Amino acid sequence: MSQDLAKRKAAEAALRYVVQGEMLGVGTGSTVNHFIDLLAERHFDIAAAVSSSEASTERLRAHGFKVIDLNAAGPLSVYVDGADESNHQLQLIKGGGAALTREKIIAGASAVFVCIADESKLVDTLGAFPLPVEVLPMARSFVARELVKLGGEPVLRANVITDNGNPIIDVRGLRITDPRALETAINTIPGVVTVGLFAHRPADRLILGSPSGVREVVAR
Ligand SMILES: O=C[C@H](O)[C@H](O)[C@H](O)COP(=O)(O)O
Repeated sequence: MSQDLAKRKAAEAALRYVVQGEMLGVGTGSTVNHFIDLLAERHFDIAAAVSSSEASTERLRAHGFKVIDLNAAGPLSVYVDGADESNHQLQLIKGGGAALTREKIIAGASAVFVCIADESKLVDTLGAFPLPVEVLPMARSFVARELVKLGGEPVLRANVITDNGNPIIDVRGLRITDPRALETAINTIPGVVTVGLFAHRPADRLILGSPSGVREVVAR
């Protein structure tokens, strides 16, 4: 419950980045769900949202927000999304909710990526949270073997297919000391759609909530 309150506080603090009348990139997850609900509760007047998942699209539309395709939106000024882990450089692990591919695309298309999370998500070294990798179905076993060569323990995520129709492999046992190198290494395995490591495109702001308040972390 207190973790949920922390998420809501982080979401609330991100509202100050929203520009009324403009388009807004909106991510996925329980923290973002608070953000979407707050946008509605506080009567924010955005032109439209670009959403990173079917779940967020449904929630936005249920509140009466217009949701458009990224192709119709062009570059976005702000993207608000959660994370499973962040290091002090604001490099992230994302994809616990299986939305990593669309999230990485929208983050790449946005000028400012505001990450919202509860304070437990800030770590010194990424990797305690299993690293999600979305793969094409026919490449599942091959990619898993390649991930073992990189030092990980791949586990197919049970009963999950992404919005893009692909399975996810969660990689345990990694201590990610060079996130950019690992992101590149996994990206170059044939069959990988997206790795949930956001190192080449980290967040620009990290808002961490706790039951008693929020703090904003600047990249070291
Ligand atoms: O695929 C899901 C996303 O990367 C989420 O932003 C991430 O899992 C954090 O989710 P939550 O806000 O529920 O902790």
